[in-house]
This record gives sequence, C-alpha cells and structure tokens, in this order.
Amino acid sequence: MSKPALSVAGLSHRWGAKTALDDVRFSLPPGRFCALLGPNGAGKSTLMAVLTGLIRPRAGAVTVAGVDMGRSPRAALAGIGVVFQQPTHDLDRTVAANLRYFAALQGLGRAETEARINEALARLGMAERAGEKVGKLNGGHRRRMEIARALLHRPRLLLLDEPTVGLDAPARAAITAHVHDLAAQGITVLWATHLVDELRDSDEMVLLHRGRVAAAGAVGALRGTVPLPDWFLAQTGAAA
Ligand SMILES: Nc1ncnc2c1ncn2[C@@H]1O[C@H](COP(=O)(O)OP(=O)(O)OP(=O)(O)O)[C@@H](O)[C@H]1O
Repeated sequence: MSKPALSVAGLSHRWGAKTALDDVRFSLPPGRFCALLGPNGAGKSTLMAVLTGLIRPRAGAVTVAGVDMGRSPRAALAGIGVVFQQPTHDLDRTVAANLRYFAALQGLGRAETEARINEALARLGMAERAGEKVGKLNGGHRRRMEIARALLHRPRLLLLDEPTVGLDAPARAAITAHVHDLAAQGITVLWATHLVDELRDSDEMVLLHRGRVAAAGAVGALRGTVPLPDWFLAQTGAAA
C-alpha cells in the first residue's frame, strides 16, 4: 500500500483557554478529494494553520507523504500547495506577472517558469487569461489564478481554506469542478468548507465539530440515504 498523502495524529491546539483542536486524527489516501467540513468555529482554519506550518500544535504529529513535518518541516512543506482564505495578488499586474513573482521565490529559472505557468493555468482553464490584468478578472477567475499559483511547484497535496467564500453560484461550481479534476489527476486535495453542496458522494470527508473529528470516510457511505444538509444538521446542530 502507498503511504497516506497526509496523516494527522493526536493533534491538539488551544488559543489561550479555548480548545480549537482536540486529539484530531485522520489520514488521506493519495489522489482523493477530501472535504474538511465543519460549522463556523469548528477548528478548520486552525487545522489549516498547523498543516501549513504557521502554528506549532501543542501536541500531535503531521506527516506529508511519509515526511514528518515536526522533524523535516521544509521537506514536508515542499510537497504542499496552499490557497489561503484571504486572497493575495497584485491587481495592477497581469496573471502571468503575478505567477512569475511566486515562481521566482521558488528559484525557478526563466524557461521553467513559463512552462510551469502555462501548465498550471491550463489545469484551471485559465490559459487564455495569462496576459490579463488581475484587476479586470472576476472573483472566480482570481481564485482560479491563486489555485494555479499553488500548483507551480507541482505539490502532491493541495490545501484550500474555504476557497469559494464570496463567490456566486456559477463561479463556485466551476472551481469545485476544476479542483475535483485535479484530484482525478492524482493531486490529493483537502478542501475546508461549511458548504455541503460542494461535496460529491464519491469524495472523502473529515467532519470537524468543536475541535474534534466527529466523522470521517466517504461522503456517500457516511450519509447513506439521508440528504447531506440533514446529515450535517444532525451531526453538528448547525444548518449547512
Ligand atoms: N487567533 C486566534 N486567537 C484566539 N482564538 C482563536 C484564534 N483563531 C481561532 N480561534 C478560536 O478557535 C476556535 C476555532 O476557530 P477556527 O477559525 O479554527 O474555526 P473554523 O472552523 O475555521 O471557523 P470559520 O469557518 O468561522 O473560519 C474558535 O472558537 C475561534 O474563536
């Protein structure tokens, strides 16, 4: 059996007196779309902050494709692409110029940079927008550019923290479809959301509630014949 793309064991974190993560444990098989589902305040962003190395947990371990993040943070992080909740880009520059900046930070040469940018934009259906100023793009296309940016170093694991917040329904649907395609191409995806309509029955799910894993497994198997919004409400007491 291949190693899990991501493995989390015994992870706990407190913000002052507030417990945000409480003995969180799960693992993701490679090449799957996994939703990190949970109501507001469940601990999703705190978990993302641990997985991206922004905060050190008080207890527990994170392993990325067999590499221990505590012992070898640089090697573990090299395998991860991240799309944070808050967008960051230069509106006055083109899509390609924005991506070139991040490619330069990663030390990619000029020819390699252009090839990687073309590859990443094509994966998000954005190839024809490379020369457009970011300020002229709609919210959905800006978000797709950010996902392309997270792929420049060819990570095997992609983390996205509520990537569709603030977008209209068609843009949300397009982005969820593109990211499902990435998983079908072999990239493991962890997609934090509180919106159940972004999930498919064939997806994996980790349900976080009050900092604990309340359920984990395939969405269809977990919900059975119960509509997902009703299942979510029964598990968490929160409307989806
Ligand atoms: N920097 C912080 N300082 C203090 N408390 C925090 C901090 N960040 C989060 N918390 C608290 O930790 C708990 C988990 O919050 P977190 O943001 O991780 O949840 P979430 O599932 O991402 O919620 P949301 O969907 O609202 O972003 C909440 O009670 C929150 O108030």
